[in-house]
Parts: sequence; structure tokens; C-alpha cells
Amino acid sequence: MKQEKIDNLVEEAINIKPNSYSPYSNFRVGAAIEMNDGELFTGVNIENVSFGATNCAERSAIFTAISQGYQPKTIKAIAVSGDTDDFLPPCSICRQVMVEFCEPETPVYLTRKDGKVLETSVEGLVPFAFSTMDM
Ligand SMILES: O=c1ccn([C@H]2C[C@H](O)[C@@H](CO)O2)c(=O)[nH]1
Ligand SMILES: [Zn+2]
Repeated sequence: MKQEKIDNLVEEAINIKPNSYSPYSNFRVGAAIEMNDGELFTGVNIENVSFGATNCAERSAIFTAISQGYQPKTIKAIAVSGDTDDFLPPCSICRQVMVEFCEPETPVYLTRKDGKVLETSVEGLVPFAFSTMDM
């Protein structure tokens, strides 16, 4: 993906982060996804006093896109932003959701608080994934 597009997606993930509802962990996360048609969606982590009801930023963004009518495999790229010293790794639940809705080669950009960006992919995050192909 073009550097300018990556920078923009990362910026969207950073800018949405203040909307995080995370009173229990105080750990704010923002995510942004670009669709194949250029549309952007963002998401934040949304916690709950019943902790298991928490939704991560990545899933919030993906589920928003799907709720708007996008089909699986129409996501072009994902960016995730936390305020972490190291690159923030998406949790395994989000990784499995990425497997469902992205292509294996869909790029995932992970950021850390010094502003550096690491590019990986859905396949990089989930090797040997269980997917619809296995059903
Ligand atoms: O990649 C990640 C990792 C964690 N969280 C959220 C879940 C919870 O609200 C908080 C602490 O785990 O951060 C995300 O949104 N994305
Ligand atoms: Zn997650």
C-alpha cells in the first residue's frame, strides 16, 4: 500500500483512540480499516463491568463495516493504535475475526507510542488458521 495511505490509516486509528470506553483497564485502543472501495471505518475498545462483554477496537471497526453492508474479504488494510512501548499485538479473538473477514495477505499495521509502525498481515498473525476453507 502507498506510504501516504498507510500514514492516513494509522492517523485515523490514533485519532479515534480518545473515544475508547476503557474505565476498567485504562488501556485505550483505536483501530481503523480501509475497505477495497476506499471507505474507512474506525473502532475503539468498549469495556463492560462484566469484563467478558468487552469488545476490542479491531472488532469494533470490522463489525461496523460489516454492519454497513460490506461483505467478507472486502477489507484492504487494518491499523491498530495503542499507547504501548512495543507494537500492540491484536488479541487472538480479533485475529480469528480478521481471518473471517480479511484475506490472508491483508496488511495489518501495528503502532507503538514512539510513532513507529510495523507491517504484518493476517496470515502473519494467524499461521495455519482455521477458516471457512476448513468447513
Ligand atoms: O489489540 C488489542 C488489545 C487489547 N484491546 C483492549 C481490550 C481491553 O479493553 C483492553 C485491555 O485488554 O484493551 C484492544 O482493543 N485491542
Ligand atoms: Zn481483540
